[in-house]
Amino acid sequence: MEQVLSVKQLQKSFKDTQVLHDITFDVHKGEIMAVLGPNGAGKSTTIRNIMGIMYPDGGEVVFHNHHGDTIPRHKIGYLPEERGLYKNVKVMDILLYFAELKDYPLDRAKERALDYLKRFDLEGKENVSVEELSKGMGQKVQFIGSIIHEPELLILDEPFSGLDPVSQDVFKREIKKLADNGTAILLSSHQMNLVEEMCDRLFLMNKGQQVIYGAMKDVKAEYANFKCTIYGDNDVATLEAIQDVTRVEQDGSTSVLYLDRDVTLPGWLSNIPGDLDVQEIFVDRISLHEIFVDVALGRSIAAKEGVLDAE
Ligand SMILES: Nc1ncnc2c1ncn2[C@@H]1O[C@H](COP(=O)(O)OP(=O)(O)OP(=O)(O)O)[C@@H](O)[C@H]1O
Repeated sequence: MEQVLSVKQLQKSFKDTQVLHDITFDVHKGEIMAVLGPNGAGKSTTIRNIMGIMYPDGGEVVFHNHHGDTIPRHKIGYLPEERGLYKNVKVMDILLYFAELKDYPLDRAKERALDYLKRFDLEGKENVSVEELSKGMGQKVQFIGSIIHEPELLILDEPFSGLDPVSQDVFKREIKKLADNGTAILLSSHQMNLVEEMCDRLFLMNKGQQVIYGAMKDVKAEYANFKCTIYGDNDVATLEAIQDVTRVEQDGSTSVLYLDRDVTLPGWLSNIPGDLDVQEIFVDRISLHEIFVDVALGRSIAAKEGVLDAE
């Protein structure tokens, strides 16, 4: 897999507080790589260091064979977390301005702009002033601005925030299409369901440190253990005593039993004590959302920090 971006042992402090500790990951051509983490984990700081908006105290950013200041920025597209476009400018003019900043041919940019406006349901808006757009429409225009110059690497900081479900789907489709056509995509998002659906690999961080790094399928296999939900009046202690139960969460008469990774379901189910009160029972797997919450709360998974087969 061709490596487009390498982030190597990034360190960053603000005054006396170190907010990035040895952050290391790669982004490959044609993949969607997610950077995840709770608020304040250091995602945006990592991205800003990659973009050269701020400089790391240690470590380095490598784009193909270019290091630090020599990175050709016009080959990178960036949708920052802070949204904002010049208000008094027409949509097409702002898109051409973005293209010009990246030395991209304007006739080609115009063609691409019209094509993307259509795909984002903004056909005919090219001569509308930015201030007349809704927030979501503005976000679409800003997204188009980040890809107008056909970047090799696209960095998207929270691209889905503030979008309605239909617009989210449009963004999802276009981001996937870009990856299928070879763009390397680094995406930070809090929408775990979208990340779970879209991303090939993920880097989960907390308090400026790596917690999990690996392919989505390996992360799921490693961390997405079974959990068993039982509706009925049962004692937490009784449930905790069942073999291979690692944790129990109880809310009224609903109990969720988190199971050991290596549990074999048929055997486990046949060993449930016969005197439990079971009105309803079902078994499913921990979602990426729950893995995330576990990490954010510093619970069991965080203790199993590791790098999976990140290649
Ligand atoms: N310019 C700055 N000066 C001082 N501290 C900063 C600065 N930027 C970020 N921080 C601190 O660095 C830490 C990481 O912040 P960062 O914005 O990178 O987190 P994040 O993971 O992107 O969070 P969120 O999901 O809330 O956007 C936080 O503790 C934040 O307060």
